[in-house]
Amino acid sequence: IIGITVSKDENFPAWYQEVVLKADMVEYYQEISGFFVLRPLAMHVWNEIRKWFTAHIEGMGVDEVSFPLFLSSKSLEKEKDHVEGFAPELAWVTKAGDKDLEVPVAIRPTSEAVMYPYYSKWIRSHRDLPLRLNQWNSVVRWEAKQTTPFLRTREFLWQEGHTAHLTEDLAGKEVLEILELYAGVYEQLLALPVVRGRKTENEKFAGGYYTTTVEAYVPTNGRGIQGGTSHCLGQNFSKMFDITVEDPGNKGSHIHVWQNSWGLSTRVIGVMVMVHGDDKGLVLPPRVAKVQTILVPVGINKSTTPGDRKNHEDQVAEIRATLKKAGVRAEADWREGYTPAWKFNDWELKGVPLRLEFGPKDAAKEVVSYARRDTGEKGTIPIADVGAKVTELLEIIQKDMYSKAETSFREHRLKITKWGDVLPALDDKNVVLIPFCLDGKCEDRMKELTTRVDDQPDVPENHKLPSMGMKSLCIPFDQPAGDELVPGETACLNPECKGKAQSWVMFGRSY
Ligand SMILES: O=C1CCCN[C@@H]1CCCn1cnc2cc(F)c(F)cc2c1=O
Ligand SMILES: [Mg+2]
Repeated sequence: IIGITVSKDENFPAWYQEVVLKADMVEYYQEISGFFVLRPLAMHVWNEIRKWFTAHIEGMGVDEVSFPLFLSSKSLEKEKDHVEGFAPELAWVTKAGDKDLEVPVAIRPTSEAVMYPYYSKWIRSHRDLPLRLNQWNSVVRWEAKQTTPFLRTREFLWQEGHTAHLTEDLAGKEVLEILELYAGVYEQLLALPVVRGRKTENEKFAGGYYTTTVEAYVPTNGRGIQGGTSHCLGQNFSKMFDITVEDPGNKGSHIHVWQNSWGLSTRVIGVMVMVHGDDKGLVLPPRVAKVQTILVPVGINKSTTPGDRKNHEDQVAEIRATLKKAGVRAEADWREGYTPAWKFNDWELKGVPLRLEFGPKDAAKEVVSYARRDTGEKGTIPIADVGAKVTELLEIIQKDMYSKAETSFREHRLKITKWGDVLPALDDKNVVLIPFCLDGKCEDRMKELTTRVDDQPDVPENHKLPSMGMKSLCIPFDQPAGDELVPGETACLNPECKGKAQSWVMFGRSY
């Protein structure tokens, strides 16, 4: 069967793996585990994101650069206190040819240590600020955990932006501008809703000052997933790497610059697959689909005269040309030896948002028949209007996909004010908003308290309730309405905590 053989709700991890493989998005790199080939369908999504994001950051004055792939242990030394936790993930080159390297070099897992010695050299005066550089590249982190395409891979494509500013306010303003662009990638291009917020102390980037994040939601298992992070590094790295400017207001004294760094990776593609896909395969948002509309000729068979066949081909070619002129990425499927039904399944598997069928009956009525991939809705479009109508239909599909996912996330984001309601809410595939004191130890304890211990002996494997405890996802900028939480007065929800709640914080099982 060319279709997906396992149901999304039955076995989500197996479904996901089958979809990304059978939709020709990736190949497993057989030679070394944890690495994947990104094929044209996936690369098209990444390139649409790259085009959109690049246009926006160029408008902000960010320049593109390319720094070396390797970093030396010396420069790593400078950020050793927060890197030591990551040490197991570092990949090292120790030999060239048959000679050992004098000093081994590490493959970049992120580029702070590669870039910031040059920030120190280039930034002298406050007139050199703001410095705003971005790299589109790949990084390597030798994950110990099980890898999976897009979501957790040992090498991934991302962009990493690194900026330097004169004041905390200027840095803070940019952190939020970039976060809003990350939200835009999800909401405008991938038809995915995200919650914007700040990471707790436990979950922020340890080397930074604070981390802002966009959090997505996976309805199938009710888990949260981090979608992209925009960090304010404060003066931590400028102190480590001696990046200073003369204080414009006080000659002779120096200021350590305020820095940000922000990253978005090909993980976004995995989130798109998980949220929008169904049991027939991928469902692509039109904005990022390599093929937005596929034209499938029908009603042609052995008895069709050569004249009618030629005529039909010309009509299909004309419809396609009209669509291309209207800016629609339209293809026609002339493959021989496959029935229309087979072709319908194949393009549904590949997530093409809109199928057009065209045969002699349609020609007679001067219409083309359509079928939406997201809802399955069918209908006809007068050939005369096909350019405008298809464009409009693709916009409607994009919006409908977003609002369906937005409704699902909103309905599964529950305000909880009683501790006893937390685990049932998590087991019912929700993320929760709870009054929380923001203390890291308390957060650790809540993770333990929500970790299921009984292994449900008589429950079949893929129907067992998940055992993992809940983690904090973010402190939403948009705090829920209602007077149940009075900061500093309302008790933290953790029954063992004596502290007072500071904010509503979103918690959930997560990736
Ligand atoms: O997350 C971002 C956005 C783009 C620029 N970098 C920041 C922080 C990256 C945090 N991080 C994340 N992972 C790491 C893995 C390592 F092996 C390692 F040596 C260091 C790190 C590490 O610093
Ligand atoms: Mg990691």
